[in-house]
Amino acid sequence: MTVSLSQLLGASAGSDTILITGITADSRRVQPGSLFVAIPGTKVDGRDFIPAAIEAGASAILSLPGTPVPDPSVPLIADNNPRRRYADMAARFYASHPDVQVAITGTNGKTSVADFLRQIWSGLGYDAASVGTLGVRSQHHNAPGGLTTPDPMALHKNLSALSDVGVTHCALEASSHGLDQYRLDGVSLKAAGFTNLTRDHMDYHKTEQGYLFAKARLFGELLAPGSTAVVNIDSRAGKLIEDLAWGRGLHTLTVGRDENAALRLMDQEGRPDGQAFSIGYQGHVYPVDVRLFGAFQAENIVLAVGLAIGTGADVDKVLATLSHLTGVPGRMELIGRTTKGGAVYVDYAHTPDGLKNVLESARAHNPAGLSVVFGCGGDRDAGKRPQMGKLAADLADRVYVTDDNPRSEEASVIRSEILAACPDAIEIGDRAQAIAAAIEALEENDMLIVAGKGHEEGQTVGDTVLPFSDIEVVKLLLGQRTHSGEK
Ligand SMILES: CC(=O)N[C@H]1[C@@H](OP(=O)(O)OP(=O)(O)OC[C@H]2O[C@@H](n3ccc(=O)[nH]c3=O)[C@H](O)[C@@H]2O)O[C@H](CO)[C@@H](O)[C@@H]1O[C@H](C)C(=O)N[C@@H](C)C(=O)N[C@H](CCC(=O)O)C(=O)O
Ligand SMILES: Nc1ncnc2c1ncn2[C@@H]1O[C@H](COP(=O)(O)OP(=O)(O)OP(=O)(O)O)[C@@H](O)[C@H]1O
Ligand SMILES: N[C@H](CCC[C@H](N)C(=O)O)C(=O)O
Ligand SMILES: [Mg+2]
Repeated sequence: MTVSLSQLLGASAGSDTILITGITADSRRVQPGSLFVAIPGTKVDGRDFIPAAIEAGASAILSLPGTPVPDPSVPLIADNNPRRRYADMAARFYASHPDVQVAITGTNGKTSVADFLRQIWSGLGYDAASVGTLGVRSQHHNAPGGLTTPDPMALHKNLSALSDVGVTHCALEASSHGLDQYRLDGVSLKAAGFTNLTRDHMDYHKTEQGYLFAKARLFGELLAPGSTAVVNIDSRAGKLIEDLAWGRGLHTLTVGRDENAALRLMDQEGRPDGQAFSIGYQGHVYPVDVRLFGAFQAENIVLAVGLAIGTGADVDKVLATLSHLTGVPGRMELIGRTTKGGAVYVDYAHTPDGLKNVLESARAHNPAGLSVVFGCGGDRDAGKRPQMGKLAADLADRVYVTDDNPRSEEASVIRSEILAACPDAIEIGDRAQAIAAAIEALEENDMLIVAGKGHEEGQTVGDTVLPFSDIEVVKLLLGQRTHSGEK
């Protein structure tokens, strides 16, 4: 596939002779005819790789004004914000995309809302997809992903491929990194959703304000006039986001438990096989019954309902789809029960608020005893470690502290930072052994939450990703057949 450079620059006719075969911000991926985006990063300066990119055949360079380009035949496209310009160009390179695109942001719940919205749209008869932490999911195929919000070329390639196979509706996850790095700036959105804002990623954003600002970009900059902001207003951040969207003249639809929410979550009640709740909307109260665990999932469902309505679907038809909702892989997923009758769930809680919510949700089911196995990721916000340790000690009866992607850090140091706040916890570094010990100790009507890795299929130690799946380990320990067919 080739596109003329002038087309990428937004000129109406592609009259120039420079044809671009691809765009990349990584010199190691440059092919003959590529446009190389030279970005000063946090670790290295992409501009240092311009000679290597030209050597590999780059036809043009996008970078900051004044950037030296050693070969005068290779044009420099100068822009004060090369990341944003890259996103615009990627959108022009892969021009086709699903007609209705929606982005979801917030600390927790993005993947769940995106998946529920995809399911609701499918239930309404649309060809729908989601793109995010779980990769690309649609009725056509599922492809595991790398980043929650892919880099602009990967993202637009996916959107274009989805459109080519007939997908008309797509829910996208907008991570704070992705928003901060302008990865989504070329995506035309009909609506955006906000779940919540609690602690995460302080390693990257440094301050709470910086984190909020990144999330707020979705509503303050990316949503175009005429589009809809669907905002959970149960938190202060949600109210700020609502004000921001309202101030820009966007359509706003508020959701949540808050009595002022336009779509209001009410009368929530746990059931042995899931939960029931009501949604209040425009004077009507709609009863909902779902086979999903976790009180927080009701918040995510109401936001997904708001996004479906906010993009034009009929409320009665939307609500009729909810009884068919299925769980999201690795989110409060019941894997099975021990012979003694203890239930084992796998969940992706990897933030203090996520862990608090999942343990409180579990407690609401009145288990005889509640156990949790968890760790904290290396090279990620270290401040959340003692917070998660304290929450686990306060909310669970038995706590097992283990490893969760130590990456470049010393795993025992991460564990000790957690254990400082839950000294009575049992420390077992090897994750499979920790899960085994926790399962072994389960009695009748006990519940175990294995938290933090959800759907993940690897344990990252140093630069190596060792095959590892909480779901598979639990299945194996419970004597169930696994994907690999082992027992
Ligand atoms: C912390 C973070 O987000 N880093 C992103 C950032 O990297 P950086 O600024 O550190 O880049 P750098 O390594 O200094 O390199 C600067 C530039 O030189 C280029 N380079 C580098 C070496 C070389 O030989 N040639 C070359 O061209 C690099 O491709 C880059 O464009 O910009 C790069 C693209 O320009 C991204 O690929 C990279 O994402 C990395 C892969 C990453 O792991 N990001 C994670 C943390 C992330 O984004 N996670 C969120 C989820 C968070 C959540 O849970 O909410 C996500 O959306 O997945
Ligand atoms: N609305 C919510 N409020 C609080 N916690 C939640 C909520 N939704 C999900 N969680 C918790 O967060 C975990 C991750 O959920 P999910 O994958 O939907 O979030 P995410 O925002 O996509 O996460 P990531 O930032 O990793 O992409 C869940 O397993 C659950 O423990
Ligand atoms: N998207 C999140 C996922 C964290 C999951 C947890 N297993 C970890 O590795 O910390 C991140 O990259 O921070
Ligand atoms: Mg996600």
